[in-house]
Amino acid sequence: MPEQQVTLVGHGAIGRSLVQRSAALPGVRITHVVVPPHHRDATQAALPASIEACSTVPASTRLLLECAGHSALLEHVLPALERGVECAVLSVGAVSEPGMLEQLEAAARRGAAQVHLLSGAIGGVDALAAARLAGLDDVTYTGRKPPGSWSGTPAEQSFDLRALREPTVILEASAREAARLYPKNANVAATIALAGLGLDRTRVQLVADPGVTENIHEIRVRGAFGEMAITMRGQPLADNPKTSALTVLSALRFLSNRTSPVTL
Ligand SMILES: NC(=O)C1=CN([C@@H]2O[C@H](COP(=O)(O)OP(=O)(O)OC[C@H]3O[C@@H](n4cnc5c(N)ncnc54)[C@H](OP(=O)(O)O)[C@@H]3O)[C@@H](O)[C@H]2O)C=CC1
Ligand SMILES: O=C([O-])CC(=O)C(=O)O
Repeated sequence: MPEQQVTLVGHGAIGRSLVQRSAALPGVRITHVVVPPHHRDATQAALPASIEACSTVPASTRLLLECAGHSALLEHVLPALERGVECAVLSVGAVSEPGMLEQLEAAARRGAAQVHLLSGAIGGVDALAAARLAGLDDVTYTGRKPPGSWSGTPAEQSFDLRALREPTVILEASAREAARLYPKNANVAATIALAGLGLDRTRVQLVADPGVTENIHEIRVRGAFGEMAITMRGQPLADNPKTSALTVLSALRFLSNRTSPVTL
């Protein structure tokens, strides 16, 4: 199978870990990393010489993997799809923006390319998407993280996060609202919604919990297929505790499947 060359968009906690770990992935090579122009020189200095830092997606790109943030979908993913570049996306919550999902679909059609929405920090997306085919009654998602992981979010305006002594619900809303208000913390809410009952019918609870150190994701589903309950207790990335380490591994699995004769 030919080598799979990849352009990463984003060089934060996920991007850095991907660069490091993909070096051990046979058949996969990250060739470019797209970063904002003001980060280009510092990023190049931090990268191995075989990887080029750039501020636009190179014309040679055949596979793009986004791990930057919601704005990167408009800035890089949509134009790449239009040009026929296959894309994989971690900032799935960007589809909470009205019309974004339709734009992704239209761009992918025009470019005859596919966009893959990666499962990221959670599991069970395959089962949920399959269960949907027979009809779902109820899907709920609870995201629970230590108080510090909600810093820099709207929760800071309503709660003194450092003073919390009890688990505190910081948001109860639809998946669309959760993903829009918490773009760095509730991408998985959007993923579950897209796989299940949709952005407006999926109920989400976000909790700041001083009693936990992991990022905990609870998914409960009822439907014609039966019932499903999953709890993920994800270790956070040292570089960014908002992000679970499994997010990186889900991207690596995607890349690994591109070059494996048997995929799983
Ligand atoms: N699906 C899932 O399960 C998960 C998805 N995510 C998504 O992945 C994203 C990245 O996570 P993580 O690496 O931990 O975050 P970090 O904040 O550590 O890194 C994000 C990096 O991307 C850069 N960036 C922002 N916008 C753009 C852009 N338009 N083009 C290129 N680079 C850009 C940022 O630059 P600057 O600092 O200058 O803004 C920063 O360097 C999250 O924002 C979230 O959307 C994260 C966790 C789980
Ligand atoms: O990494 C996680 O635990 C989940 C996350 O941040 C997100 O859904 O945006």
